[in-house]
Amino acid sequence: MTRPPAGPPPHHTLDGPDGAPPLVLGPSLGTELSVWDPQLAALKREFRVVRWDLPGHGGSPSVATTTVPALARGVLALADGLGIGRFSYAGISLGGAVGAWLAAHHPERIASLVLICSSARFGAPEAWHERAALVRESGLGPVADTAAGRWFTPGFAASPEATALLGTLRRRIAPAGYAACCDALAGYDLRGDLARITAPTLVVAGRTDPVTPPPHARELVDGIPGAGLLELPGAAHLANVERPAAVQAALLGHLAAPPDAPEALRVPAPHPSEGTAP
Ligand SMILES: O=C(O)CC1=CCC(=O)O1
Repeated sequence: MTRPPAGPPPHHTLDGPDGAPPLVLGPSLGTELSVWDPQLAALKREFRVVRWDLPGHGGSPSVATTTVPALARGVLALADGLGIGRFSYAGISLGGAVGAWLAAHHPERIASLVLICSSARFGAPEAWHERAALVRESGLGPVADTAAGRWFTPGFAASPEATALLGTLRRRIAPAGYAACCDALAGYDLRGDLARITAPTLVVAGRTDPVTPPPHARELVDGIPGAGLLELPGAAHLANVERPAAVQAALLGHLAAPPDAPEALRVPAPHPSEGTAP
């Protein structure tokens, strides 16, 4: 099989002080880099934050097809272009898969890792091939019609945050790019490589996530040496949107002070405006 070229580096944004420790944030299928908005204000106080867009999502051009390794090579090209060697990485779902692949295949680049509602294998490849075919044929309407039930708990699905993200999926994501990302999910299986990950890793799961339910998180934790698990009640697939303070606290706690972090990377107590995380 020919491997898709990495293509140009993805569209990205930069926030936080130049010279702060770099943190790269990867989004989930059907969302733009703004999915990280709930955590951005806090993260950019401590990190140089690089957020990137999937193909056909946000500002990244569509591709005909892709793979997780190709997406990961795009992230490395982005980091190279920004002069970033070693970085921390946090990703949601497919964005997490990209980070896990990088940590397994380029461990020298990943200082610390957070995988949110992600997996070593996102279920049967056939389901992703079917979704890709549906979107190529009918656009994103059918997928958007059912997204609320995957992304959010019933009590949150009508919130302004949920409504905005669902509107983005329906109106702004390019079907071709979305389908290409489904191809990437179909071809992804990192189960045999998890033990290669050396970065301190935290795995975050939404307790009622129907896409990557808690057993997916436990498989990651069991396979990645020394990984920790945080399971959040009151969250489905987009746990960082539904439980923003809890995910923010987890990110700051883990990324700032992984077990092998030098003292210079350790972060002081939360900013007073953040309140206490639940
Ligand atoms: O199925 C969805 O809509 C959510 C999702 C699956 C993989 C991913 O990145 O997001």
